[in-house]
Amino acid sequence: MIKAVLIDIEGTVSPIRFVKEFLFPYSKERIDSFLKENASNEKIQKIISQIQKIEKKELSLEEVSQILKNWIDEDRKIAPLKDIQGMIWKEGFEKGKLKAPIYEDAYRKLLQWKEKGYRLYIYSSGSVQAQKLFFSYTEKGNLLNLFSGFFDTKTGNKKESQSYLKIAQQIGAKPEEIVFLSDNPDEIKAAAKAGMKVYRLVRPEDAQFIENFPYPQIKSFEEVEL
Ligand SMILES: CSCCC(=O)C(=O)COP(=O)(O)O
Ligand SMILES: [Mg+2]
Repeated sequence: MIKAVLIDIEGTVSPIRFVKEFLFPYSKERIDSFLKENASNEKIQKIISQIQKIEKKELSLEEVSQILKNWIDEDRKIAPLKDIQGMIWKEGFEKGKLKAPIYEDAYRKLLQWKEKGYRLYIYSSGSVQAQKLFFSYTEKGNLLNLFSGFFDTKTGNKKESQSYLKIAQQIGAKPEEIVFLSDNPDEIKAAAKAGMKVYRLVRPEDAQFIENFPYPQIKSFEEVEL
């Protein structure tokens, strides 16, 4: 019996276009000034030392800024980048400059599943802080209360089955009692390997059906059977 639905954000509940054309450019444009304005902030200090550890050398603020901008261009799903992006997006969401689009079918089904008593969780590469902001400021209003919990890559890499076992444990359900929805084929394979029921979302504007993919591929949340 299914108890919970675990859901990816980009390419699943929301178009990739919003992340690539709005969220990423917004963080890239603000990174220089944000770092300068907040250089003494404890969280920023921690992010800088994480980057220095990754790069294995001392870095000036300008170098840190350039590395972060390169990582945005390369779409690196890496904790220090995701953490600072979350801090920058906070300003954008709170000032009303960013508003998250939610696919109509996803919105309908999330409400329906919640109403029926299924627990809903998010698992995204975006930091938990960013995920909470995202769902607090959507075009459908504040959806934060729909969710029972949020997971990011601090729980583990989204392409490794171990991460899904950890999430199941934290949710307090068996993997086979959880449905995972994502557009990413490697994430789908990892969740299935952990024992979760999976569906790969193929949003026409974002992705294509993969021939002989061993798991169900769907265009909309309407096709999910719990
Ligand atoms: C509010 S989450 C921002 C999206 C993001 O930073 C990202 O990398 C999306 O990855 P996902 O795992 O949701 O596909
Ligand atoms: Mg995704």
